[in-house]
Order: sequence, then C-alpha cells, then structure tokens
Amino acid sequence: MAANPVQVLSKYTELFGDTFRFYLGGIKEAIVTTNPAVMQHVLKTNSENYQKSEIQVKRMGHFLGKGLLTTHGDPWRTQRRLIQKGFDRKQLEALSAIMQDSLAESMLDFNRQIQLGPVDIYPHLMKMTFAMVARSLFGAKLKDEDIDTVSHTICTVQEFIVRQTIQPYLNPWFEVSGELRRHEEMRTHADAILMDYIKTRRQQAPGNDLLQTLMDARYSDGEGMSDEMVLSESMQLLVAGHETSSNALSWLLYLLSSRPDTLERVRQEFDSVLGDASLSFGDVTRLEFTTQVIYEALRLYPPFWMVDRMAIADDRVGDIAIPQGSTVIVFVYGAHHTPHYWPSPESFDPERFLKANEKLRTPFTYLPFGGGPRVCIGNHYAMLQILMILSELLRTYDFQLVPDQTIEARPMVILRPKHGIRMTFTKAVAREVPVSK
Ligand code: HEM
Repeated sequence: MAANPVQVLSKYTELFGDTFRFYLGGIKEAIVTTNPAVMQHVLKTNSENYQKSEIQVKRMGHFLGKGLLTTHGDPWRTQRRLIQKGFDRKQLEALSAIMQDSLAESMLDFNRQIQLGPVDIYPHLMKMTFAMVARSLFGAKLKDEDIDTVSHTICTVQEFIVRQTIQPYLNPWFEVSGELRRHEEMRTHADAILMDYIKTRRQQAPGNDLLQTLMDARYSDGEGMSDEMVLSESMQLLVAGHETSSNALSWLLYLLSSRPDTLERVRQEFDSVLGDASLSFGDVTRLEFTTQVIYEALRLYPPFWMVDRMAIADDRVGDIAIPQGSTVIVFVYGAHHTPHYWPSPESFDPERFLKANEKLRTPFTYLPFGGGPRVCIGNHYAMLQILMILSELLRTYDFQLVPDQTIEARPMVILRPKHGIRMTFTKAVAREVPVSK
C-alpha cells in the first residue's frame, strides 16, 4: 500500500466494488469511493459536513499558516471569494503577458540544457511552471535567485511534510534531531524574501499580478488583507500550483511522443489558431482539439490521484454510512479508469472529450481539478499555462522518448513519474505557418 496505493486501491475496487472500507493502520476507518453519487455528495451536496485531511490542515498549516489550502468554513469562504478574482477572465488576460515573458526566459535555460543531451523532462518542466506561477504572483521583477530559493524551500518542506505524515512515529525524532527546526528555518528564510517584495509593493505603483489582487481585495468591513495574510496566501498558491501543471505536461509529452498523428493534429491546430504569434488567454477556447488531448492526459494521469475528506458528523449516502471522524478517499484515478464510464479506459482517446459527448457524461466521473466548492481555483490558469508551454515547445522542438527506459507512475501526493521521463529534443523541422493570428 505504501509503495503503490493506486495499484492496491484499483485492485480493491475491482474486488469489492465502487465503495469499500478499510482501516488505516488497523484503527482509523477510511471509505474509498469511485461512485459518482458518493463523490458528489461528499465534495458538493453535503460538503459542509467534510473537512480537508490532517495532512493539509495540521501539517501544512504548521508550515504555511492559514490560507485557502488549510482553512474551513467561513474563513475559507471569505478568502476564496477574494482570491477568486485573481483567476477571472480579465485577470488571466492580463497575466498572459507576464506568463509569456517568464516562458521566454525559461526556454533559454531549457535550450541550454537540451544541447547537452537527453533530459529528464520532469524537473525542467517543474522549473518552468514554478517560475511562471511565481512571476504571475510577484511580477516580472522577481529575481531568479529568489525563485530558486523559494522553489527549493517548498519542495524540501513538502517532502518533509509527506515524511511526517507517512512515518508519524518519527515525529518525536524530527523534533529532537533538529530536523523540524531546520525546515522551519528554511521556511522563515523564504518568508523573509517574499515579505520584502510585499512591503516594497506597498510603496510602489500597482502591478498587473496576483499580488496586486491580494493587496487590493477588501473584506466586507472595507479592510484589506494584512501583509502576513498576503504572504500566507501567496505561499499556498505557490505550493498548490508548483508541481501540478508540470506533472500534467510531463505525462502529456510522454503520451504525445508515441502518437505522431495526434501530435501532428495538435501542431496544425496551434499553427492555424496562433500563426507565428504567442498564445494568450483569448486563444484558449479556439484550441478545441488540443484541449481534448490535455483532458485525456489528465484523465489517464490525474496529478491528484485522490482527494480526501474527514466527516465532521455521521452521514449517509444511499445505503452507505459515513461515521463521524472517518476519512473518505475520493479515488480520482480509479474513477477515471472505470470501464463503466470510460470504455476501454486504458486507451488514449481525446474524442471522449468532444463537446457533443459532454452532456452524455455522468457528473462526477471526471475530477482532475476536484469538484464542488473547493474545486481547484487555478484550473483555468493551469490550462492556460499548459497550452502556452506546449505551444512553445512544439514550435521550437521535435522530441523523442529515450528508448529502453521504464516509465512508471509513483503516487505520492502527486502522481509523479517514478524514474523520470527522459527525452531528446532537436530543432523542429521548419513549418509553413500563417504570419499572425
Ligand atoms: C494541472 C494542474 C492542476 C491540477 C490537476 C490541480 C488539481 C487540484 C485539485 C484536485 C484540487 C482540489 C483538492 C481538494 O479538493 O482537496 C485543487 C485545489 C487547489 N488548487 Fe489546483 N490544480 C492544478 C493547478 C493549480 C494551479 C496552477 C494553482 C495556482 C496557481 C492551483 C491552486 C489551487 C488551490 C489554491 C486549491 C485549493 C482551493 C480551495 O480549497 O479553495 N492549482 N487543485
């Protein structure tokens, strides 16, 4: 189970049906479900009865303070309403320029790396997406070395939180050995870097970035967020946004590398919609086929392979009792691979996401971004980011998977490629494209 929970839970789903119980560590009751009605009930219809899991609230809260990821009830609702504005259509239009500038810089670095030989795309894409999210938050002037420090801190602290959670018996040791303190100090250092940008911005002209949205937001009493709150929410957006889009992009490139026909159709769509121009938010709805391809990649490899909740009070869905204190595991990967809802679930078929098929789909069978009121706040941003990076990579390079490597998913918090995904990039063969969009 610890080595590969996705494999074990998929097998149990086959054996015991779409909703079954087991006991975590022999004591704590967990209900695993791929049943759309149960998932909808827990995430949406009766979401008030469910809180986020301990890992998010207690352990992440210790390092990240209070914010979207780590709060419930009214405090969460208030913050969500304010922050939502940062991801609306108008703001995403405005962010497109910052995102493109960040991408141009990342592509220079990527180009240097691929000249040296085959690369594992995962860390490179993570660097690209992290820089993009960081600059969308703190603006174009965010320095490279600060991005590196904050990114390193977030990765290290997140791994530490996972260790604290899956090996809870080591927690006393983490305290006495100084490991906990060392990670707290890293976080304090990263905080100080970002706080400097916040304080400086308070004295400067407004920017077009998410930091500005956070600073301009007003509670119902007319007060704005404190600097500490702005910092906490920024850090939580960085945590939530840093490994998800890069993960999706890695699996997407992997899938495309062995499907030349699909790849060619994607390239043709980029050519006809963008010409030789860069992608911005307004182009997204016109990239219909590429969006279907991304959705299908997110179905096969959902970065969050599960979403968990804890029941505050006894509850019931149909004949399934959910006792107070039990954990419900919404098994997203399992739901995405259920033959009943997804015929030949292991095969790659973007046509499943044709607009005409949308209405035929059972609600809550496709949950890459979660569902209900806590659905991913960055979902449109993520799609924009994936399309932007994909369009630049395909415009610049041809790519091949390095032969004889084992590609395997390792489901930790995120569905990472266990041994990486090694690819060779070469200059793209020149194509005839319209001059501009
Ligand atoms: C392909 C990329 C992404 C995927 C698959 C993804 C997936 C998810 C999922 C499944 C949830 C719900 C978790 C739950 O209900 O417990 C979530 C929440 C969240 N995501 Fe994303 N995400 C992505 C990108 C992003 C990005 C780029 C950002 C920010 C820039 C972001 C920010 C957040 C935040 C703040 C939440 C918590 C929302 C709340 O509780 O109100 N995500 N994401």
